[in-house]
Amino acid sequence: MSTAPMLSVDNIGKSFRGLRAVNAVTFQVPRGDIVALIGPNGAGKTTTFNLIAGALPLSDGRVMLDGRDVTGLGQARICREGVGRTFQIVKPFAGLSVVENVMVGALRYDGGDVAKARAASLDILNLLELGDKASLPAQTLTLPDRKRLEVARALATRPKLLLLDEVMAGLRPVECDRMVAILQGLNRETGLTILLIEHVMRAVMALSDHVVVLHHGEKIAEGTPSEVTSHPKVLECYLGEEHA
Ligand SMILES: Nc1ncnc2c1ncn2[C@@H]1O[C@H](COP(=O)(O)OP(=O)(O)OP(=O)(O)O)[C@@H](O)[C@H]1O
Repeated sequence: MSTAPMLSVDNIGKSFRGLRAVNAVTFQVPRGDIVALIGPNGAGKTTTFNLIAGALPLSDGRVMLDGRDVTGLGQARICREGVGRTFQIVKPFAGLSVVENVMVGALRYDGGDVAKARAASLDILNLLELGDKASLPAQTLTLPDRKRLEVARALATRPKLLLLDEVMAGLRPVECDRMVAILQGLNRETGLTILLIEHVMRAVMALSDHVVVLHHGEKIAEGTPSEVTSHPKVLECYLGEEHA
């Protein structure tokens, strides 16, 4: 097994017509760890995800996945290399059942074998505590269930690195704690490496081995959750008001 970090981003940057959305950002996600990417609105977090996932071409820098240079590979190729992701706005295929939504991704992995994809999808739904809702139409799910379905769909392609974009947003504390427990279980039992964008600090504190803080497209701090939440720059730019 490679000893390289699962993900290594080296001086990555992205400009949108003169706006520097991400500037010289460098960080690593060690294999099997949970790392959080935090920062105020517009800090460049989702753009960073898009650069890692190949959804946007990089303006500068390099992305290494599991020791392999994946810079410039497109989204489909990076997904095949082992990166799964969720999106901020959860949009299941409304006309499909819960399990069929997961099968859309699983079928690709299972080479079109429907029975195999269904069995694998049901296993994933059980991990996400959605097994009993497998046959329901996806559009009937509540927000917390839709959030977990979004994670299940991302897992369908068997990623080694899972990118989660604000999966706690809109959840009540009790549902947030449930999602935290599920993600901790996944990480512990399958060794899945997770990079998450999150504003809900309760979840960041409970889940993360390491936290990277962005502001105006630049990394302003990184460290353990307690290190970053007491970092003067992070308090000034992001957490100050909430903690005041
Ligand atoms: N496709 C685009 N074209 C032009 N500007 C963009 C594009 N995508 C993002 N931006 C700009 O880049 C900056 C970073 O945006 P980004 O969505 O990455 O921030 P974020 O940290 O994810 O914010 P939030 O917490 O609100 O989701 C913002 O100023 C945003 O308006």
